[in-house]
Formats: sequence, C-alpha cells, structure tokens
Amino acid sequence: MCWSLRCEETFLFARKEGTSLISLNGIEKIYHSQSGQIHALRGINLEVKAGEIFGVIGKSGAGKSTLIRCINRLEQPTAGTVIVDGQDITKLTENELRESRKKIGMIFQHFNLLSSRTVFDNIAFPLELAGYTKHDVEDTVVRLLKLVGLSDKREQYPSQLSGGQKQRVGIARALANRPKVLLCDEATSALDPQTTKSILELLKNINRELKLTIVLITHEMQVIKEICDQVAVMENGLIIEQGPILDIFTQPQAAITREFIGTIMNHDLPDHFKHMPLSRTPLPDSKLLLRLSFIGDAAGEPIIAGMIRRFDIDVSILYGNMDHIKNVSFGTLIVELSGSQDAIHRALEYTRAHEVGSEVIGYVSRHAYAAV
Ligand SMILES: Nc1ncnc2c1ncn2[C@@H]1O[C@H](COP(=O)(O)OP(=O)(O)OP(=O)(O)O)[C@@H](O)[C@H]1O
Repeated sequence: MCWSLRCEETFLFARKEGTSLISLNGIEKIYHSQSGQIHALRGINLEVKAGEIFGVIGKSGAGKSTLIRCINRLEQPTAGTVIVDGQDITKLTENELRESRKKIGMIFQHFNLLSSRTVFDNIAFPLELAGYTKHDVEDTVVRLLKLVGLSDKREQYPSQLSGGQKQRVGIARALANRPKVLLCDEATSALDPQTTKSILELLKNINRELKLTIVLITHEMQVIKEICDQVAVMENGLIIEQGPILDIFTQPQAAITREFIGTIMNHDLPDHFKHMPLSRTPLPDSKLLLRLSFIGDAAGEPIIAGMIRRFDIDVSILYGNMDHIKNVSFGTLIVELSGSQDAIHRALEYTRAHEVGSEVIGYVSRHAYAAV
C-alpha cells in the first residue's frame, strides 16, 4: 500500500467522498439479434458515491454485464445517460471517450491478459499507449507490482501464473492509468474460495487506501457481503431492490433478494413447519411463530430471557443465526411462544419496545404438530 502513500498526487479525486461519482439515468439497452429484440436493460437508475464499493447482483441473464459495460460505454445504451465524474459518457466522440476511459479501469472474469507479454509488460501496456516515458513506465509498474504483491513475478508469462495471480496482474493493469473508478466484471467467479477471499481483500485495501470507487457485478451473495457498501439486485433488466448492505441483509423485500441471502444464511422456517397450516390470527390453544431480527447493540440483549422472566410463557428457539457485516452484528431467531393469548400478546409488545424486529409468521395449532 505504500505505493499509494508515496504517490498521493497520482490519485486526484475531483469529487469528495460521499458525492455522486457515477449516475445512471433511465438506461435502456435493446439488443437486436437474429431471433429478435432482447430488452436487456429496462430503465435503470443508479447512483454510486465516490469512495464506495457498489455491488450489483443478479442471476444469469439479468443484465449485469450489459449494465457495467454501459458505464465505460463498451456497450452503447439505447437510451438514457451515464454520468461519470460529471461527464456524460454517452455523448462523447470516440477520441473523447478514449481519454475519458482512463478514468475507468476494468477487470474481467477471465483476466484478458496478453499471453505473449510478461507480467511487467502487461501492466506497462496501457502506460505505453498513453505515451509515458520509459522511466515513468518502469517506475509506475514497479510500484503497481508491489501494490498487488507480485514483485517477484515481473518476468513471468501469464501461463506461468495461478488464477489469483493473473487477476492481480489484471488489477495492476487496470490501475495503471490512475482511474477514479474500477469496474469488476465477475472478477472472482473463476477463482476458488480462498483465492476469491484474497482478491476481495486486495480490492478492499485498494478502495480504502486509494479511495478508489469500485463497481462490481457478481452472482454470489458472499462477494457482496464481504466487501460491498451498497448493493443493487437485478432481475429481467430491472433493479428491483437496492440499498446499504446491512439493510438489504436484515430486511430483504423482494423474493429474489431473500433467495440470494438464503444461499449464505438461512432466513426461513425449518422445513417441517412449512407444511403446517398457519393462521394469521390466534386460535384457541395455538402457539405463535415469531421471527426476531437483531441489529447492532440489540443483538447482545437477552431478549428471550426477558420474555420468559416477565411473562408466563414458554419460548422454544426453532432456528437461529448470527453474523456480522462491517463489524455490525445482526441475526435472526425463529421462536415459538406458547402460553395464554394474553401473555403471548404482552410478550410480543415487549419485543417491539426493545428495538428488535419482530415479524409474526403465524399461529399454529398445537394439534398441527401431531398431524405432521
Ligand atoms: N451482444 C448481445 N447480443 C444479443 N443479446 C445479448 C448480447 N449481450 C447480452 N445479451 C442478452 O441480454 C440479456 C442480458 O445479458 P447480460 O450478459 O447482460 O446478463 P448477465 O446478468 O450479465 O448474465 P451472466 O451472469 O450470464 O453473464 C441476456 O438475455 C443476453 O442473452
């Protein structure tokens, strides 16, 4: 990281952290193919603030690649505007675009390195194109190699590197022109989990140290959870949900968001409960199924013990998990409350007074247990 500290003048940020660096307004993309038209993006609006890591998640075909490629105009949007650092990318001439793209680095799933060039020469390539002197090229590449931890590989060829090392070369090359934005197109999808972790760690460090804004697309919720500040969820060319990741993880609204979160943490009832008839209103002699969500300080509160102590009820924990994002703990418990309806009602009020999210899943008759 010392490269950035010695060269802070090389990363000049026109925009302060927290102000909008990328703004997509009403982006449409229609592809014309032999089999007809494909409406890949359907009115995308997106704001990425300077200094943040913004993740876009979606299943295959959702439109993620098309979206990220509109940011540097590798794809020309059919309609809408793409503003990067105050400049409307969609309106630029080819010459202006070439210059503007220096502000926008990109890395790819399959690295896209030049196989006939060494590691050093791959990273040097954009600098040579930009007309840097031999001395400046040498100086910059040496520093970039150090930044990505590949100083000892400078004379190797891509075929002699592991996937993670290749992606490090890709990152160094993308940073060569001192961009303000780094676009990551499924940058870890071809890597094993351990290597993925180390690349995400590197991206996180680069974001922190160089204050580089990062936009990444992925189909893996774990990637979003590990490094993103904000996330947008895409389906069928639309953004169906977006927000800070803690909000999205603790209060997912759309079914597909719940599905993505479900791939790394369970948010659902245990299977055998799914087959029980649930009532929205209390039945005589029924038990209440409740989902409790805890965030931050509330995660440490002994809420269950408090309920049992204060009210004449039994509480069984059916399912629970705890996790943390950016050092904030959060968790979910699915509990079953049994007792008089009055005691259950008061226990419910008690949870609501304690800044604990509580969602009534339903009431289940005691007899239902026998039927399952
Ligand atoms: N060059 C193209 N010509 C025609 N159709 C395309 C083209 N590129 C993408 N599409 C179509 O646009 C839609 C969105 O594709 P896109 O690659 O953006 O999705 P994605 O979410 O990135 O999917 P994946 O994760 O599989 O890459 C898909 O239906 C795809 O088939």
